[in-house]
Amino acid sequence: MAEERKSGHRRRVHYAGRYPRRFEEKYKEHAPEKYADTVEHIIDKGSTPAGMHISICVDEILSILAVQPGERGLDCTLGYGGHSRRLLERLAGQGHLTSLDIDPIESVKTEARLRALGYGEDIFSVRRINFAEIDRVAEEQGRFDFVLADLGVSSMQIDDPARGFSYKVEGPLDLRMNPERGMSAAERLRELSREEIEGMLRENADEPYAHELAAAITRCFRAGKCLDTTSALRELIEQTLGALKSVQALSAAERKEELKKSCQRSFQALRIDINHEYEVLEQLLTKLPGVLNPGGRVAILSFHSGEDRLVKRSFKELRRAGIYAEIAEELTRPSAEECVRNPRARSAKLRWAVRGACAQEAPGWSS
Ligand SMILES: C[S@@+](CC[C@H](N)C(=O)[O-])C[C@H]1O[C@@H](n2cnc3c(N)ncnc32)[C@H](O)[C@@H]1O
Repeated sequence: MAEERKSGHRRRVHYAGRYPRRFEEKYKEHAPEKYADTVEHIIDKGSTPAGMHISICVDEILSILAVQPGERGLDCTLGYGGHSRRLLERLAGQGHLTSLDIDPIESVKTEARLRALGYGEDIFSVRRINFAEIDRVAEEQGRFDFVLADLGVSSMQIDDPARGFSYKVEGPLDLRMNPERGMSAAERLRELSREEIEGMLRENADEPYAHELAAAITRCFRAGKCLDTTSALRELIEQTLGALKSVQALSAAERKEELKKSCQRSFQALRIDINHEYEVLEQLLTKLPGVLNPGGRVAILSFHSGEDRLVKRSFKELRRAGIYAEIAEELTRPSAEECVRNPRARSAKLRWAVRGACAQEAPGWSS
């Protein structure tokens, strides 16, 4: 209220209760520059304000990348720009950072925010391009001294009901990081066979109810029904699990937890599938050595075991081939303190590699 009086504004959106619940009611969180106290209070409580993303493992990444003024860097995943901003601070006005993102909605807002902080084209470029094409970026801009990839989706994408990433809120079943390209998750489900849906749920999220869910989804389409919204898919998962004897035997609290996890896994599996997340990560990993200068550092933050396995395997193989001089022997995880402050950091896994000073060209990667 004091903030409102100071800024001369009345509460613009009416909501029931003391705090807004719906995404569109959280107008203070959408304007962190204006309502800094509110935003700080929400972060202190361990939540992410709507329209924001709290960057993960920032100190660890800065220490791995050891950015020096005058260097040239690439942030493959701009998101809210938290990491990019810290990397730009380390450049201290000398050198250049290029940041990529395929999200045409959030990347525009983030670029405007960073430009408003005084980062001009001379030091900072934003490209709306898939990181699978880093070779193209390096062809235009030259090789990089440091590269960061913070995989997956941002909190802004998850929290915006219109993007359809969350089973918790009603929205279209979309889940595309770039909604201007490809097909939505609803369209994709309609074109898959029962076996393909089952395989997708199993391979992308180790879903234990993959068989039952795939059968229920195809039955639903055969009956002429739609699965076009996040809540329609959540209800189908709820009904399918609710009909299983093994789930009925659980306590109410256990059933609730089982349903929550199955929803999380199913939405994750769909997201990975429609955004081709494994395929683009493999391309990034293959092309990385070709875009790094000798001695160049790379840090990759991943959020589930499937991604981490790919990163670990690629780094190990390229270390054995003498292309990387050094790689992380152990995973770096966010501190317990960071996980309390930002529960979304809990599943983060950080790995790094350093390109050899006179690395041999390996077949299959461009330089
Ligand atoms: C976890 S967020 C990054 C958050 C960012 N590091 C920060 O500090 O705000 C991941 C971002 O990468 C983008 N992204 C995911 N896959 C991508 C890809 N293949 N190419 C380019 N951007 C991608 C997403 O759209 C999202 O904005």
